Amino acid sequence: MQTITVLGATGSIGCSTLDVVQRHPERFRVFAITGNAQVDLLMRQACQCAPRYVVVADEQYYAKAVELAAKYQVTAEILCGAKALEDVACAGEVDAVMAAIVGAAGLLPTLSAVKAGKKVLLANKEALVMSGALFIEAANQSGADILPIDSEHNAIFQCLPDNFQYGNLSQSGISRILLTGSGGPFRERPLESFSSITVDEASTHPNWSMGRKITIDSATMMNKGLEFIEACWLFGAKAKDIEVVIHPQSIIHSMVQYVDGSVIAQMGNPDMRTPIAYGLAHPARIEAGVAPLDFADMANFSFQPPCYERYPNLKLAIEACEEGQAATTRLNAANEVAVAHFLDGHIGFCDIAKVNEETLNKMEQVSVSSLQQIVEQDAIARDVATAIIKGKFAC
Ligand SMILES: NC(=O)C1=CN([C@@H]2O[C@H](COP(=O)(O)OP(=O)(O)OC[C@H]3O[C@@H](n4cnc5c(N)ncnc54)[C@H](OP(=O)(O)O)[C@@H]3O)[C@@H](O)[C@H]2O)C=CC1
Ligand SMILES: CC(=O)[C@@H](O)[C@H](O)COP(=O)(O)O
Ligand SMILES: [Mn+2]
Repeated sequence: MQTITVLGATGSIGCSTLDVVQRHPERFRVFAITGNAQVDLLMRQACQCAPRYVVVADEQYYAKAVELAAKYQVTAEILCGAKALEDVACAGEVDAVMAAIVGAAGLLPTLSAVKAGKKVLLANKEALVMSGALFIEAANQSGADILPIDSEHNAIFQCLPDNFQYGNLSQSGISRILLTGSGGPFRERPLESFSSITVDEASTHPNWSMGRKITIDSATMMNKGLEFIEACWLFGAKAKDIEVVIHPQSIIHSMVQYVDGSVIAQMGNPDMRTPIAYGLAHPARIEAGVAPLDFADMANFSFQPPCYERYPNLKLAIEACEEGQAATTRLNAANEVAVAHFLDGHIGFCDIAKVNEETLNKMEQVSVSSLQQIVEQDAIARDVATAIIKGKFAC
């Protein structure tokens, strides 16, 4: 029996995780679930999975949460705030932590689980983008097992030799990691019409159903940029070892090419319950509720290189990856600010990459080595990005 904390239970990954967990009551028990604003959903989840603790991240929702807990007869203890998130991630009773809070908000609770030596199911890619070196160092020290949940990294993990993690790519006969991406909803849209892209259009992914922020990141391909950085940390790769390939159908979730010419791919329907089930049960395989692939019905299987004019954010992320940890932290922060302003209707779709680039250009190069410096760079970049948006768009 594995005891699990689900950070970000009310989100897209969180809900899929609880779905898989509830299919296997003999294997998994829920210790804690956490949410932020969706307290009604959080309490209904608590009714279903009967955790010991329910954490509401934002203290302003605590009173409402307590009221709802009484209404739904939730027996769990209700906690709130940043420290409670970290506490339920590192508690002694916990075996595994699903890290599925979106954005930089997930950094400290995820690191708490890593430092406590938990099995960490890593969906929160932003945590690794911000703190990669520290994160991997902490995992090495504590013995935490990091299982990639992001579909591409989970695919790569499955295609690598057994026990490869943090190994040496070339010594293992690996010539390249092929990181696939759908290209998002605007892969074929004329570039001249990009300035009129609406929030609704950008919020409709061709293949995956996901949270709002990652869906916009997929449309700009910043998601692939963040994943490029994530892959470097997870698999000890350099930028030259990774090639981004657009595969519009999202059936191949990524591939590993070996020196003998073999390419090993992981395939499946685009449903996150597959990598989640893989991570939860590893090294066993369990049923996840995902329909099998129907090859007879697969009309098209295509590939193309990404075009940086269409996806400037992808180029920014690869350059930041080569520059270092301060640049990737700043880019991630600027992007979170820009995407939030796009979703609120303050800036246009093309402005997201412009704000990101201008933020990076406005900040002097520094090197970061501590968590405090990372948190500082994140905060400064948010201020710079916000000032750029306020100056340009007067919102
Ligand atoms: N969705 C997907 O298919 C995939 C997602 N990922 C990654 O997984 C992570 C989660 O994505 P996704 O599930 O789509 O996101 P969602 O937006 O659907 O869910 C985000 C979760 O984080 C919580 N949350 C939001 N803000 C805060 C905060 N300030 N403090 C604490 N908790 C907070 C939300 O709570 P509430 O809803 O209650 O406000 C919710 O539980 C992201 O890092 C994403 O990149 C990776 C691969 C695929
Ligand atoms: C499901 C998942 O892992 C997402 O990160 C997905 O990859 C997004 O699709 P894109 O390939 O369009 O970014
Ligand atoms: Mn992904």
